[in-house]
Formats: sequence, C-alpha cells, structure tokens
Amino acid sequence: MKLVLATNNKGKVKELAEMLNPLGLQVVPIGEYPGFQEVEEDGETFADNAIKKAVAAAEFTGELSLADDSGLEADALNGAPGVHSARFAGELKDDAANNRKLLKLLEDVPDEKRTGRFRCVIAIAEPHGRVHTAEGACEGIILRELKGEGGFGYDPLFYVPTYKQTFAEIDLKQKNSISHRGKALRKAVEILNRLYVNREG
Ligand SMILES: O=P(O)(O)OP(=O)(O)OP(=O)(O)OC[C@H]1O[C@@H](n2cnc3c(O)ncnc32)[C@H](O)[C@@H]1O
Ligand SMILES: [Mg+2]
Repeated sequence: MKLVLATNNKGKVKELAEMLNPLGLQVVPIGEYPGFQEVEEDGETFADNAIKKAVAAAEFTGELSLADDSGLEADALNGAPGVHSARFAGELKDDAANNRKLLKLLEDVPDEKRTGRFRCVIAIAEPHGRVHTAEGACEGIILRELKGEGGFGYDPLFYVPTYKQTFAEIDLKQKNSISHRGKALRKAVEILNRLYVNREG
C-alpha cells in the first residue's frame, strides 16, 4: 500500500521516512507527483493546515496521504511564530532569516523566559475522505545563537535541557525519539496500523 507524504520540506521527509519505512508501506513524497499545487496554509491552527494539506494530496493522488503542520512557539512572544513559523520572515520560507528574526525579537528576553516548544500535528487522509489527526509537542529553550549543523528550520536555536544539546546537534534517531514530530508520528503509526487491520480483516 502507498502512503503519500504531503510535504515539500526535505527535513520533514527524512524524519518521517526514517520512522515510516519499517512499516512496509510504499512511502512516496508528493514531489514525485507532478502538477500538485501547494495549498495555501491559511488555517488558524496546526490541525487546520495539516488536514488541508493531507486532504489535498489524497484528492490529487487518490492515495492514502500524510501531512505534517508544525512550528515553534516562544512563550515570550505569546506563542509566535506558531502556525506562521515557515514564513515568519517572509514568503520565501528562509530558515536563516526566520532564525535571525526570532533572535532579534528575543534579544532583550532573559534566559529564564526563553522557554518554548515545538508542536506538530499530523493528518492522515484516506482517499475516500476520512481524516485522522495526531499531535505531539516538545519543550525546550530558545538559545541566543545558533548551535549545531544538523536538522533544519529552527533546530540550531532549540536547546533540549535533558540532552544538553540543540536539535541540530543530536542525530536524527535521537531527535525522532523526543521531538514533537516523533511523538505525533508514533500516534499516527497506531492509526495506520488500525487502518491496515480494517482493510485486511
Ligand atoms: O508545509 P510543508 O510542505 O510540510 O513544509 P513547511 O516547511 O512549509 O512546513 P510547515 O508549513 O509545517 O511549517 C513549519 C515550519 O516550522 C519549523 N519547524 C517545524 N518542525 C521543525 C523541526 O523539527 N525543526 C526545526 N524547525 C521546525 C520549520 O521552519 C518549518 O518551516
Ligand atoms: Mg508549509
């Protein structure tokens, strides 16, 4: 059975594939379907956007489709960038510019107030229209400078106290074991397993 990953973010594809490949599904990124128009992410919540992306991909491909909508919430910024994380510094979705903007806005915020979390909602859309969602969050601290070379997006600024490292310093497997995406995805895998059982039974 095919599972289309409705995301154009290569960092997400890597993390999702690492956890989904062992399921024995044929995991195919939406990039392999020419002509798919990216949907406008105008939802008020991560769930709204994740559902919109998964449903659009399932309608376009006719296959079971999985989308991820995620972002970083800084407590000192009342939860910003939140659902606007990808385009925080402009339409170009520039990770470096987003990180610079975040650092600038948090410039005068003392260490103890630099708390925040990554959130992720995964939506799974079945071709005939049923949609399932799963969510996850991961608490951390937003640093004053970039640290680490791995990961993507805001990872070099996101410090996890229990690991004493940023998301850009830990490897992909470790990140999946504690991240917002890993947590949401483990719940999503349970949903996928249930769908399988229903199909085969
Ligand atoms: O919509 P798709 O095509 O999936 O790709 P995207 O990059 O636009 O993804 P989102 O709309 O969900 O925006 C999420 C943004 O939040 C950030 N983000 C989400 N998860 C992250 C993670 O694990 N590490 C670092 N940054 C992350 C990253 O900058 C993303 O661009
Ligand atoms: Mg997006």
